[in-house]
Amino acid sequence: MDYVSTRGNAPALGFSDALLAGLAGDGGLYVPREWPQFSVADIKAMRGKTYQDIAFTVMHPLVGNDISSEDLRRMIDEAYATFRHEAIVPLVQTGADRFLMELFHGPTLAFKDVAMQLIARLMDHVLIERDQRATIVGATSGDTGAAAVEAFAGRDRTDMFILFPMGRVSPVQQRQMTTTTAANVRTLAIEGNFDDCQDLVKAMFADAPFRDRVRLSGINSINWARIMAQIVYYFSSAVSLGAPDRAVSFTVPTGNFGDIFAGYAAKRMGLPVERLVVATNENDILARAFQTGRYEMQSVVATTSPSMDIQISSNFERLLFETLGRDAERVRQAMARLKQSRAFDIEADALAEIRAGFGAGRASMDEVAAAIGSVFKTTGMVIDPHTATGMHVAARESVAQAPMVTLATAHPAKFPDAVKSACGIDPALPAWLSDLMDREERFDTLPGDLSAVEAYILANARAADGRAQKD
Ligand SMILES: Cc1ncc(COP(=O)(O)O)c(C=O)c1O
Ligand SMILES: N[C@@H](CCOP(=O)(O)O)C(=O)O
Repeated sequence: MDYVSTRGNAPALGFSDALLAGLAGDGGLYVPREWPQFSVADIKAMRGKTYQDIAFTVMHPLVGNDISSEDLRRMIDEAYATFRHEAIVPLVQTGADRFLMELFHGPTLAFKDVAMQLIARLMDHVLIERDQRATIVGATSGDTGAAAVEAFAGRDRTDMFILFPMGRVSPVQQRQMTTTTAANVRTLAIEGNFDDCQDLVKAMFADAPFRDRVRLSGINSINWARIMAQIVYYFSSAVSLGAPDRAVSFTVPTGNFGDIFAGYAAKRMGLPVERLVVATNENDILARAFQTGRYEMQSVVATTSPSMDIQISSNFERLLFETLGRDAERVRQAMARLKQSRAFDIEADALAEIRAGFGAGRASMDEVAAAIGSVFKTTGMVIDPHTATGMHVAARESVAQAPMVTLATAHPAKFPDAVKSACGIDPALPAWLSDLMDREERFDTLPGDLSAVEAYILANARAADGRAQKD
């Protein structure tokens, strides 16, 4: 499968090159040249299959011939052997035709593990085949960084630099990143918010001499492979609820629009998805944009769901590309307007298509707390604030025929303060993380300044000192 840039000015790449490139050279995001199609019979054949079987079936056409079937299957099996639930992403019923998809049974207790455990193996595989090294940068509001540190720790082919906004991630999330002892991982507390960290990452990709010198690669959901791995659980959950014979709707706690774009991709690949509902916290650029048609940045507000404290929703560009008829020129215009005036109006044809397929809502911090309390009262389940954002919004969506699945994106123990004050329960970390808060932290603090971050990376990345090839 070939991948094309949403901005149309970068060469099309095969899967392995798109995986290592992360962001396209023109600043755009890679998407498949065409969406593989799964027929009714193909989807029916997924019934009764394991998560790993479905993962292979869904991802194989997207990976194409770049990686052999045997290697892809082996990496899928290894990645999901790290999960602590046999179903990998189990469904739990919370009401009549209402379900939670638990995505937090991986090693760092958030949905990011689903993709990151696989990506680390895919990247290692490609780098070993090419006898190369790469420098990975990532921006995180807490969960991506933790999952990436866990997945890439000790991998010889990659040096990793994770940028997190100082004081704006939960203490558990911070320690999941900063207590690693792996020599190839460094965590950087950046003076700024998540959007500042994400801007720095994109600016490093735009700096061609730097990018080439360190052989830059990315693990944020601007990297297509992140989206690809997340498409799988839309298929697995829908099939277990009766697809393709009945359609399913999903409510997705949303920040960077990666997870919900994976749901859109599943739909484009043939899965009967009735509605995809965006659920945001007070950082509600997407909910406002879908309602008003104007995508307009405001300042980031710190909330009890810190991983969604995001205003620049990177993957929205992928949806724009699709709904603007894959016209890269129109995407470039919208992105130029966003850069210039921090806002743009979504063109009428795209907006109509978006409104036809998507719903959107927001939850305030009080509403999130109330949702945690009421889910606990009615089901005995303790949910995290991101999942609660989804539950609040899903409760207000009227579902006609389709069952509604809300994505439970993190384990409550990652956000103990918000959970305890909402329902009185102090959610415990699982046994394998029980000493996390006592482990020694190791991180450096840097200003939100491109040259300072690049200088730090140049001083510490093995690929920067001429050792791009493995020694
Ligand atoms: C727990 C949690 N929920 C939801 C989200 C939002 O996902 P996305 O950025 O893919 O929209 C994130 C971070 O991205 C997260 O960490
Ligand atoms: N919520 C994320 C922010 C980064 O999003 P990503 O989709 O680009 O990985 C986090 O927790 O780090």
